Amino acid sequence: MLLHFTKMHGLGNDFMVLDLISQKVRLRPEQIRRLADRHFGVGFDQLLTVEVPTTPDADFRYRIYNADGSEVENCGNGARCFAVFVHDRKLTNKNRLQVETAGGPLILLINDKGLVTVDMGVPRLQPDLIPFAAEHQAISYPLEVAGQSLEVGAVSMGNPHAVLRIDDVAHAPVAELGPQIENHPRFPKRVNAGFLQVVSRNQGRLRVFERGVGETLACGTGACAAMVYGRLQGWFDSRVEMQLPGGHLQLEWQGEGHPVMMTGPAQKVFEGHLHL
Ligand SMILES: N[C@H](CCC[C@H](N)C(=O)O)C(=O)O
Repeated sequence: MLLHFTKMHGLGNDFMVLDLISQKVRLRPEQIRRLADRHFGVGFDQLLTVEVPTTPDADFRYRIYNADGSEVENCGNGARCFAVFVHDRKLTNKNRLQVETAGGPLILLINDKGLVTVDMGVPRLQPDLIPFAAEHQAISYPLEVAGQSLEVGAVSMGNPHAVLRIDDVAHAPVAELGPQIENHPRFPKRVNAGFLQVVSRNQGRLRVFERGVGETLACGTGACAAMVYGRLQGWFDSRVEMQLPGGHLQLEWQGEGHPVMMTGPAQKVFEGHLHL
């Protein structure tokens, strides 16, 4: 079978995007892993698929698979690329889209400067919804990692995030602590590990060791989770520019019970075909 795909990225977090409305294929985890490989495959952080919705109020179903083949609940950078993709493929002409994900509904808004704003939904802070093993909900939690007692925030944007405040992202122990946090037993579904430097009340710098991938150039849900944690700690105001290695995102959150709004770019790189 000949499969058409589009390669895209959001701030260097890169994706293979498949229109599974006009083409039909089911990829097994080992096929996804092979396609994700940057030498033997297309090479990507996540595979995104565009599918028909299963709920009446959604325009599309949006599914996300990490490079390790695991299907996950949300991808913020991917959501912006999703909006540009469905327009590019003429699957819709609406500038306001509701998409269903395994982590809940997202609203995608394409603006006239080619940027996309995503209503990322209301962050979940209750430990059992993250999921995270803790006696009770708190702003931060002690976490024993590599013989160190870290203080982390735990936030779900549909997908789980642990956020650690550090002094300088340039020297953050991402490679050393990232894998150990990702696989920490208190996160039964594993977790994305964010390393946050607070620059000012409206600026942060972030690196993310992503679950199922490793460190990426940007993580949209990670930026939202870091902003939520920082605001709960009183470090951030309601609007934050989050600087990631691949570029910056504009974030807005009015507090508990409100959705996080994320605005940023989405780029198409090339189109291709592959024989399955
Ligand atoms: N690795 C994440 C999924 C992709 C998130 C990231 N690429 C984003 O932009 O939000 C997870 O396992 O939950």
